Amino acid sequence: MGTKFEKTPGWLDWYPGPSKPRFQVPPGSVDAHCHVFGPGDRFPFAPERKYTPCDASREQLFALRDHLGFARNVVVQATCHGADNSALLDALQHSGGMARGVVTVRRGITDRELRDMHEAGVRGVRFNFVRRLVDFTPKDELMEIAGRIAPLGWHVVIYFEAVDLPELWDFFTALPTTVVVDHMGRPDVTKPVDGEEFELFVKFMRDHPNVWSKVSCPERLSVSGPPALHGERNAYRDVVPFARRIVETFPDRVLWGTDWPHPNLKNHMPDDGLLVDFIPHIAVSPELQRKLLVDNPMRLYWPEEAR
Ligand SMILES: O=C(O)c1cc(C(=O)O)oc(=O)c1
Repeated sequence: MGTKFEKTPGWLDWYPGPSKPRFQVPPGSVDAHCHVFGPGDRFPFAPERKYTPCDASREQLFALRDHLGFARNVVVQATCHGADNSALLDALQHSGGMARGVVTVRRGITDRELRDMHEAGVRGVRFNFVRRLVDFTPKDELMEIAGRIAPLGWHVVIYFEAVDLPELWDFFTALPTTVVVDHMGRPDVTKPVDGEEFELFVKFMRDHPNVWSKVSCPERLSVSGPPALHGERNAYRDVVPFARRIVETFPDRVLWGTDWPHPNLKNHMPDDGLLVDFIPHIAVSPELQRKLLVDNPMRLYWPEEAR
């Protein structure tokens, strides 16, 4: 059956037939940032969306997980689904307990709905401040939501661009929960790793022990590449110093995810196997790799099973 949605012009579909990673992730590794899209004819995309993606189903996500050698997923609500979390919840419910979720909710959500989501495996809400992806939700509404999810033991995931951190600082540092930053706060990697902009991000994490970071998305942040395609062994070199600095400074507060199916990439779609091969460049020892891929995500998403 064809989907009733037409993809955004120029949309790049996820990479079919990814290579087998050479880097073998530790047993029990968690892909802590990935999405499902639809399928659109079962889980329609939201009217307020800023893009219309290809389909990326839970079956396809779980097949990728197995292919790459991961054990678990954290599925993050994609903005194309707005605050309708049905596709995500369906994925969690069909994961045999091997997926947790981060949802988007509005002020009208009931306590009953939050409890049901918790039961399904949801452990966080996502607040998005990237202008091309969402119309902003007022900060007082977000703070109210944060106050309501805190007693459930959930955390807040924030997505923003590095230039906006100064303006968002007071709001972020007032959040009452663990706070997880998507994609390292999107640094401009043409600026120095010890320059003013990235220092502010490091200070954000250093001064606030409740702040964690995903060291994900080199394929989005890289300017000079080369892309993770055609067996490239040295992909996204320009991102390495940034991610490595965060991993080595805050080894117990970092997470890694594929970001599959990679929404809104414009110039290439990475081979996910080669993306996994990027990990040992940013987490250079077995101990750092185990924290990044197993211990940290387990502590945050499966604390009842964590060592
Ligand atoms: O940079 C992006 O375009 C992007 C979009 C989304 C989303 O639409 O939810 O999620 C991400 O993690 C990254």
